[in-house]
Amino acid sequence: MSSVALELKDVRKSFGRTEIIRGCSLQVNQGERVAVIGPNGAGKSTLFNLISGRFAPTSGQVLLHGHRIDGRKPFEINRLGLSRSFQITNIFPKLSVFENLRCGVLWSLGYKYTFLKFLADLDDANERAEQLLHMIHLHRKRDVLAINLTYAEQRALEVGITIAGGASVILLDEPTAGMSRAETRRFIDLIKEVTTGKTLLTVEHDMGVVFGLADKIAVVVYGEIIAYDTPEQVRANQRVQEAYLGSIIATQQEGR
Ligand SMILES: Nc1ncnc2c1ncn2[C@@H]1O[C@H](COP(=O)(O)OP(=O)(O)OP(=O)(O)O)[C@@H](O)[C@H]1O
Repeated sequence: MSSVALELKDVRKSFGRTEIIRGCSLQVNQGERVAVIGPNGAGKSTLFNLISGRFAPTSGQVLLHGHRIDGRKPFEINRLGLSRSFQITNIFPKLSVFENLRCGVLWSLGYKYTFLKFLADLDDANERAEQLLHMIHLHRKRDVLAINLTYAEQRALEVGITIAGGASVILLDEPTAGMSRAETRRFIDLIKEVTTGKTLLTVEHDMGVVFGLADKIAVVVYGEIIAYDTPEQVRANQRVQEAYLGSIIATQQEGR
């Protein structure tokens, strides 16, 4: 039996008088890859912000491995095993690739460590950073400053930092945005590799990425999840076709 890694129960969020998230419920099983899609302004980023703790829901619950995390601070949620990357890169440009990864590892070890324990852990952190270097295929760029990496390499580094702490639930916000087709294909493989066995949620606009990566798709339209199913089922869903997908697929096919 599969266990539920992440669950939303009738989550709502209002900004002022406007309800932006209007009762979202979702169950993501351990090890599943879920793409969250929907038109601009539908509430995808807000949903991510509610899960990762940037916003507290107005009502409803968010559960990580069965424990409520709604209303907790982002760093607390991170230490409970959920890690998130952002659309905006959060790497340190003047540090090397290795140092960036090591920072990611050390940060995840956290404040609870005393200085002596911290020193003892440095060896472990170095080892873990070396492992990550290989996982994201940047071992040949180990000592290169992050600022001197290509855009795609910077995004790979960012994924490395996101998984550095060993979180079991990973949220990636538009991981392939701004990449070429070839880079995107390679990057999907990389994401699959590094998140094997983990639970993955992505916000994604590129339908190629969605269908290449996701076990399930959650379609958000106007603050509601109107469908949550396998890619095949979602593609065939009449409501999704009408609300969103038909026009997107048509547009993307015309563009290629
Ligand atoms: N902090 C905030 N205060 C007020 N309104 C907000 C806030 N954050 C988001 N919104 C509004 O909530 C709605 C949903 O925004 P959100 O960014 O979640 O959509 P999205 O689906 O991620 O869109 P996109 O695909 O364009 O990134 C928008 O109308 C936005 O203006």
